[in-house]
Amino acid sequence: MTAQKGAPVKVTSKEIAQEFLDRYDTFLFDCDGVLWLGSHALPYTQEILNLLKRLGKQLIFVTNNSTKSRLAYTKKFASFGIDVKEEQIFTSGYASAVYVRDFLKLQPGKDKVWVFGESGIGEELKLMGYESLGGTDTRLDAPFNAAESPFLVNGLDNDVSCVVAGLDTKVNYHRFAVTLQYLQKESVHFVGTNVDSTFPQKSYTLPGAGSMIESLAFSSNRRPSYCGKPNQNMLNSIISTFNLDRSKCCMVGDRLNTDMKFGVEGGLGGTLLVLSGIETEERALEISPDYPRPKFYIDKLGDIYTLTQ
Ligand SMILES: O=C(O)[C@H](O)[C@H](O)COP(=O)(O)O
Ligand SMILES: [Mg+2]
Repeated sequence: MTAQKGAPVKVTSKEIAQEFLDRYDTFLFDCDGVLWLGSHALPYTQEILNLLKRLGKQLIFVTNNSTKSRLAYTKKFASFGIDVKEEQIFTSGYASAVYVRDFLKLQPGKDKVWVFGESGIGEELKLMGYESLGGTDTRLDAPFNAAESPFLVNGLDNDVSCVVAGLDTKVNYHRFAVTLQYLQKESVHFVGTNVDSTFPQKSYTLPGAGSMIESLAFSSNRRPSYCGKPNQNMLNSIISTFNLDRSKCCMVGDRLNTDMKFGVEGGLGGTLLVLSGIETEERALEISPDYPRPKFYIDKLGDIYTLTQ
């Protein structure tokens, strides 16, 4: 199997699929758009993961979706009949909590975090000893009224030292308004979980975390520190945690400017772009200054299973 240097190779035959599998010991899988679309598993997801396990491959899951905790994701995998351990899963919410703990070095029990996002962020912070406010607090579902908001009438919480913002499918003006109040305090750090502009679903492409975080950035005139893919901190900690040989690792994802950039900038042995999520074959093949081309690409991950049976 050869191709002009740099041109992505499409996996379309048993020979190419088998050679692809033989090249790598560890596969890092993106989730949304690769394994599933929302609550719908993509074809042969369970079969291909079980095949890789039978072949003795190491599987690690790296999602920019911060809405669920690592533990909650083990339950989502189980709902698809796939046994995955919590330590195999890395989310942008977990990466953000690690950044709060290890880079910002905020003090648990003293420094609080205001969350714009869903349960996956607060739960990871709580596991590290941090109290978080906002997030899934149902009082934020009420229409915004500055004179009545329980988050404003008694003033802001002075113990909040950081905002962590991520995908929030219950986003509303109340959440934007209160989060902005915290971001207007220079002493409060601004952390974003991930830059994804869109969120792929079975029948729709929806607004992604990045579109909400950039709205907060625009209104506050501040830049967030993004912690999800393509940030290399997460990959570096995965490589060291599992003592991996980068040259024997392959990143599998559906987005060029996060997944493929993550793998290429991380010096991994290979990247596989799947066309079942955000990207198209045209974009996979174009040369852009904003993201690298994948080494391999395929219509959907399950094709590797059907091609090699
Ligand atoms: O908007 C988002 O947060 C992303 O679209 C989504 O969560 C990406 O998840 P991934 O494809 O990295 O699993
Ligand atoms: Mg994805």
